[in-house]
Amino acid sequence: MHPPGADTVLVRHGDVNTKSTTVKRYMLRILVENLEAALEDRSVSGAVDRRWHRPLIATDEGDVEAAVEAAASTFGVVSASAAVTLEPDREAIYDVLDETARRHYTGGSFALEVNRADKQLPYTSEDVAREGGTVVWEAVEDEFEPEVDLEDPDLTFGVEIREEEAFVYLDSVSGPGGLPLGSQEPMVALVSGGIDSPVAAYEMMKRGSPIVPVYVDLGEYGGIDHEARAMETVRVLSQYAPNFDLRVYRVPGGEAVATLVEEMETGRMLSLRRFFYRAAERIAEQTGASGIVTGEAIGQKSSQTAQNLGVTSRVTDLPIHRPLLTRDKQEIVALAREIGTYSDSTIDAGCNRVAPDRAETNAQLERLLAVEPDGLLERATAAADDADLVEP
Ligand SMILES: Nc1ncnc2c1ncn2[C@@H]1O[C@H](COP(=O)(O)OP(=O)(O)OP(=O)(O)O)[C@@H](O)[C@H]1O
Repeated sequence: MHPPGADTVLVRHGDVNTKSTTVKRYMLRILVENLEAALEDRSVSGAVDRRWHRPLIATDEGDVEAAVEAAASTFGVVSASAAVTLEPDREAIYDVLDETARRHYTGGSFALEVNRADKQLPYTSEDVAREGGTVVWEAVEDEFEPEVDLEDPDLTFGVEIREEEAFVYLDSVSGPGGLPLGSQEPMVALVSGGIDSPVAAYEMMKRGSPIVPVYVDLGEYGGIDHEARAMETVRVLSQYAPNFDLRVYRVPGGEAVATLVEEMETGRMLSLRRFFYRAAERIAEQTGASGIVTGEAIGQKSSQTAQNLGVTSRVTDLPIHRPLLTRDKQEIVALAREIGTYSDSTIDAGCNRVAPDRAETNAQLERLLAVEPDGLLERATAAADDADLVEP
């Protein structure tokens, strides 16, 4: 929903504001590039303009809602609104409020939210809120019984007044927040296509790190849809990153998994994790990534006890980031639904069971190394070198 004639998207960012001027300038430049890419990817016409420290998208009414959606799927953006641009003149603002109220008010409570950046103006935000509220009231009182509710209104009319222009808007669509993608170093994301790992990758992207997705092909243990599930979830993630390369490194792990199943019982899942991390480390070396991201959460599986995570992590010097470490499963599921990876993650992958009957929950490194197949880590490095790059 937008005011008649809306021609602009107001883009609000959050954490970028907390930065020093130099860092902010750097981050805003990346944000603008990402907004441009999001518009282009969706074939939405719009010109991104960075004025007054906050980007605006100039567009036309036909494209304005799509431009809001594009902005609201861009990391770093807290919210976006479709707005009409006008002179910073009270009468002009009231005319638009009048027209907007007649078009969109359908009863219930309303409020005006006024922000004024230019403190030199001869009127205050309160003046505009009071007078604008009266304009809205008078526009609709013949047909409805309007009510003002500043706490929890059914409809909010937004007015933002800057030095050279003013904006009137209705809705604010929430964005993901975080930092612009590309403002941090890349990370290798181990993506299995289950519910957790795509969410973990998304969380890293949200903090500005582009991901290098790595999927380990489990061969006959993977099941027919296992790979498809992983690829589909990365495809969903790639929609949040139109100007980044999210091709997936598919690492051939089938033989190593078969060896683990044949030769190892206790600790098998932990050695498999060590294989994953070592392969990820190799790809990080090749791509200049500065860490590894996994979907592990403490205590979620037997391989994810605090002790086991401590032991398996020692296979690499790179930091292993686990953004979901402290999350409950229900929270992770809710996030997966929100970002759009849930339905692909829950495709039945028909995997064959790799886990042994008795799970190791209290691994000791020496004990594990004593039973791990010889050369497993070298095989991980070689498998990473043999990985092919797959378009998700
Ligand atoms: N085949 C795989 N390829 C790449 N990474 C994997 C693979 N299997 C597991 N991982 C990584 O190891 C982590 C822990 O493995 P786990 O067995 O719990 O995964 P899962 O339950 O199959 O998937 P998810 O954790 O995504 O729900 C995953 O979150 C993921 O980061």
